[in-house]
Amino acid sequence: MRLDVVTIFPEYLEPLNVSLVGKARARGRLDVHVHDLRDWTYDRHNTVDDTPYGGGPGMVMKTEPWGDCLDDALASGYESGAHSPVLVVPTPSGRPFTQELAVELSERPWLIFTPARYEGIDRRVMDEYATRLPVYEVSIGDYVLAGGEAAVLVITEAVARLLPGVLGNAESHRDDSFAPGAMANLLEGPVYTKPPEWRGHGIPDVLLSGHHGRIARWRRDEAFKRTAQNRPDLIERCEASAFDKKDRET
Ligand SMILES: CC(C)N1CCN(Cc2ccc(Cn3ccc4ccc(-c5n[nH]c(N)c5C#N)cc43)cc2)CC1
Repeated sequence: MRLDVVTIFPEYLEPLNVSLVGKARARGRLDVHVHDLRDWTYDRHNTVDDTPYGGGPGMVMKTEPWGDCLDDALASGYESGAHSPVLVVPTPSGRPFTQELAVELSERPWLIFTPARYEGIDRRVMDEYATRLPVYEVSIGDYVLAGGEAAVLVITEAVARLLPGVLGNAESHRDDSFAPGAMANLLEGPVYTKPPEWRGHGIPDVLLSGHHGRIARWRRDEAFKRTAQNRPDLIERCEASAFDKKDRET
């Protein structure tokens, strides 16, 4: 997978050099190109923003630098043999970024991220590129950030861990929250490791029983309890629950 990121804060994307994403790059699973938008400005102040038409607070990111930079990023990617790019635009007004969308994006060969700042990017940029490629406008949550770079880190990590050969244990994302299957839409339950006793806290007996069936049921029950406690909205979306309906109503 090829990733292009266009930003006025290239240093913000340094974390893409470490940990899981860094390893995926080192293994050749990810080819990441970060572009400084200001390299596509030609005035002495490297201007990327201007006042909004219609008035109002804040500034809007100008069309020209984005257009020139995205055209070059596309040309460079195609030249390198990449194909079928999609534009991923982090924005507070975007569709929710979910595990389902992470899976969808992980199946694409080329993602071009456009994390903005200020009040966002002049709408004509997204309109222009929507004539040539899919544009995903996404939000990573119901809170307000100062720009889109943090969202790029979040989306990239969620997508990269789904790429073949990136996660150590191929099963690791099988039991993820929201991953399809028996645990779909359930939050993870508690996890434990050695030592067996720590400051008077032991380990649930079932986990030491070696009985895989009982362990699996215990884990699903705990996941269900945790989901009911922290995300009751997900309970209705679960497949057959660990408890039958009457248990849930008592
Ligand atoms: C009336 C007037 C005072 N209001 C002023 C706030 N406006 C909304 C507004 C708010 C913040 C920003 C800052 N910003 C610039 C680019 C950018 C990309 C992503 C995000 C972002 N925030 N939260 C998420 N989950 C995001 C994602 N993904 C935020 C971004 C841009 C725009 C609405 C108008």
